[in-house]
Amino acid sequence: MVSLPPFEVLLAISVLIIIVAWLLRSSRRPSGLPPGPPGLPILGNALEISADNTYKGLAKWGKLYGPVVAVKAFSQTCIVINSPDAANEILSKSSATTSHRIVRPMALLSGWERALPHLQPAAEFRQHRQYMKIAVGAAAMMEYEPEHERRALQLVQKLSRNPKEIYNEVAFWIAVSFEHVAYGTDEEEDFSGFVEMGRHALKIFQETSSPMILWAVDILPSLRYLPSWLPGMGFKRQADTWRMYMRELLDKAFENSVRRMEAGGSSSCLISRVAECQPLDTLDENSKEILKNAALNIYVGGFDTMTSMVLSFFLAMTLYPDVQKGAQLKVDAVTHGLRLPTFADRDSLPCIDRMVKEVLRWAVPTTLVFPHSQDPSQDAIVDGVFIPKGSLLIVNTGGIFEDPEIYADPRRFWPDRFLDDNVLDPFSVAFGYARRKCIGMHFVEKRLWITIATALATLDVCAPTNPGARAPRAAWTSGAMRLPLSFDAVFNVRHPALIEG
Ligand code: HEM
Repeated sequence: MVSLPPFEVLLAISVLIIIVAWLLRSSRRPSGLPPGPPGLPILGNALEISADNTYKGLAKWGKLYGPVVAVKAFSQTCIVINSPDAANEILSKSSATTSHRIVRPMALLSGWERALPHLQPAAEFRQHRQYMKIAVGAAAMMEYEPEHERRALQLVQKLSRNPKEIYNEVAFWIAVSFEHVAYGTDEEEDFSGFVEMGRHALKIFQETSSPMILWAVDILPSLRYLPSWLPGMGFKRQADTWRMYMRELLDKAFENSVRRMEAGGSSSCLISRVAECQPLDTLDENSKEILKNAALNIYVGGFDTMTSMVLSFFLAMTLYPDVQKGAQLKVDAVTHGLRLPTFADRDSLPCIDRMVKEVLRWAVPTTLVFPHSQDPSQDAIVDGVFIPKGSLLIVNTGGIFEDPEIYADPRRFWPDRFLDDNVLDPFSVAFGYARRKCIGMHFVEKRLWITIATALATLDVCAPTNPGARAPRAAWTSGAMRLPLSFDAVFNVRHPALIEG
């Protein structure tokens, strides 16, 4: 006689069949989607996308299937946008329904649920952006010009004294700059430990939000309800540790800033500017929490991106000495080597604006726009493209910037391409779209402009010739956020009197 397997085994098999059937069904491509690569059952195209080839791989699909491509990763539909026009249609013109975010469960568990990139476009989102605007919006950045000028000089001084530490010098200089903008601290040393804590927070953000890192709970969100002592629940213990860390950092950095302000030792910053509008002790707890997150987001949004941009500028100078020489001549024609350039010279130095644009295009740190998502409650048809509800919307910035149909000879660092006004301005793509557009873009534009102008006026940046040096090459780390691979450079001071200030 054949005996039936025990009830528990039958139950487990039935559950497994239901899960596989559900996965197979949800991983199918809905009809009407834009074209895209076929993909495997359940996995979809998940295995074809990797950190090493993300934006280049997505660009290849763009060439094969058209400017808007649909791919699947498990049950998630992703609409990849490889053209600036399609990005405008989908993300700007239809922004009422395409400005949502899909937030990963691991990011929520780890203390990042109130970070601006994770907020849905509603009241808290608007208040958060409003706070950040007070510190880094266009008007704030006009007032901040003297501070940008002071910091630019500080960087060239540091590099001329300590050229071997280009990565550390640039990164620390940026970190301290954002600590100043957010919390009003002026120290050149990391006395409060914020720089290190902020870096660790950024690492947590990247580990929990990067599209290239998936935790078990991101694939099966209901795992979060199981107890942390079960095998395979390591993510829960990790998330608890990170959450406590984030809590401590948000509170500590804010309280330090308030203490300083009360003692009269704080420069103007986000916290002090908000306090000028409304005494902090009258803010309700919700607003205080939003303010704490806004301050930390200035650091998290700006640190890696700005470090990457400034390093890429120096890298370009070592690789394209003729471009450097040409721009130096133009700067010298305005300052005569007798003074540092200032923002008052901006109209006389359009070559620096072209250089800023080209650094952004040639070496954009964010090769993909942080993904938006289609409203989870409604499908849409935009410009003839069907977008199912809850789809991820990914603009392939890196692909657009290296598309030879948009930029001639795209791998060449060639600022004068922007002498032609018809060439696409990379600022219109690199900082994202509509109500989610990067809140730090005015900071970037000002800080890069004056840093480049000051460096050209004061330094000759050259490739190293000594045998042990790391030769500069146009190569960056992989992934959605990239930095130039380590390189060495030589900084020869052009006008010592200018640097001595
Ligand atoms: C070259 C440097 C930078 C680049 C290329 C860059 C790029 C971006 C992009 C592509 C987005 C997503 C926009 C979207 O969803 O449509 C973004 C969002 C954001 N950026 Fe930047 N960024 C840079 C620097 C900064 C700086 C300096 C700060 C802070 C001062 C900052 C803070 C933020 C924040 C908080 C968001 C989230 C906005 C939201 O979700 O509403 N970024 N950035």
